[in-house]
Amino acid sequence: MTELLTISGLSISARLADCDLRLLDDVDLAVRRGQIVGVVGESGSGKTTLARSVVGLLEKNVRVDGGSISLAGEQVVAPGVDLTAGVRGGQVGMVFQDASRSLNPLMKVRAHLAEVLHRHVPGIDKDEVRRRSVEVLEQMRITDTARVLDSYPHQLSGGLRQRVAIGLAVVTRPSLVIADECTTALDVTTQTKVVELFRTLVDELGIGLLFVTHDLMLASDLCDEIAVMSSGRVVEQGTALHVLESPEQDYTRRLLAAIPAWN
Ligand SMILES: Nc1ncnc2c1ncn2[C@@H]1O[C@H](COP(=O)(O)OP(=O)(O)OP(=O)(O)O)[C@@H](O)[C@H]1O
Repeated sequence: MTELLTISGLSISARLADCDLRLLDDVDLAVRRGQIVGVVGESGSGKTTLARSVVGLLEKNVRVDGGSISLAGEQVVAPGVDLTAGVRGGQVGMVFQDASRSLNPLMKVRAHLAEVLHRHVPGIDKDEVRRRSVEVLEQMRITDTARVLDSYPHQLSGGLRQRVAIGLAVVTRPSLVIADECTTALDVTTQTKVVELFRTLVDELGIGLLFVTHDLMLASDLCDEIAVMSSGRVVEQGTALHVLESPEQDYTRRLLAAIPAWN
C-alpha cells in the first residue's frame, strides 16, 4: 500500500529564552491509504506538535533538528525547513478540536466551503463550487444540505458544526486528513457518530487518517494502528489490538490502567 505520510527520525526543538526544549525525539510514523493511525498519550506528550509539524502550523520558535516528513513520497519537512508556513495547500486536510473556533461566526457554511475551494482549486466556477459543496455535505451524512449551507455556525448543533469542519477538511479531496482531538468537545453520542463517519470516509474515499487523541478507548474503536507517545517519543507502536491487548511498555500499561472501563 502507498505511504501517504512518512515521518522518519523526526526531532524538533523549541528555542526558549535560556535553553532549547526537545519537543519531538526521533519519531517514526507512517500512514497509508485507507488506514487510520491513532496517536495517543498524556497531555504534553507531543501529539499536537507532531500533527502540526505535518501541516506547517508550529510556533515561530520551533525548528527541525533532524529527520524528515514526506507526503506521498515528496519530502516536505527536513532540517532548515520553515515549520510555520502552513504550506500543504489542499493536499492535507486538518480538523481541530473546537469547530466553533475554526469556523468564522460571520460566514455561512456556503461561504466557508466556497472560500476553501477557490483557494485550492484554481479556476473553479460557481456551479462546480455549488455542486462540490452539496456533495461534501452529503458525504458528511447531512441530509438537509440547503438549510446547512445557508446557516451560520451558531445556528448548527455542536455535532453538525464538527461535521461541517470535517467537510471543509475533505472538500479539496486531500489524500491525508489529520484530526487533532476533534471529538473531545463533543458529548459521547455525538462523538460515536463522528468516529463512525471517519471510518466510512476512510473506507469510501480511500484517504489516510492521522487521529490524535488522549482517549485510548476511542482510539481502540477507530484505529487500525496506534502510536503511543510519551515525552516527545513514540514509545510503542503497532496494531490497535496488539497495543491494547499486549502492551509491551509500562507507560502504555499505565495509560490502560487509568481507563475505568478497561479494568
Ligand atoms: N512552541 C513551543 N514552545 C515551547 N514549548 C512548546 C511549544 N510547543 C509545544 N510546547 C510544549 O511541548 C509539550 C508538548 O505539547 P503538545 O501540545 O504537542 O502536547 P499534547 O500531547 O498535544 O498535549 P495535549 O493533549 O494537552 O494537547 C508541552 O509541554 C508544550 O508546552
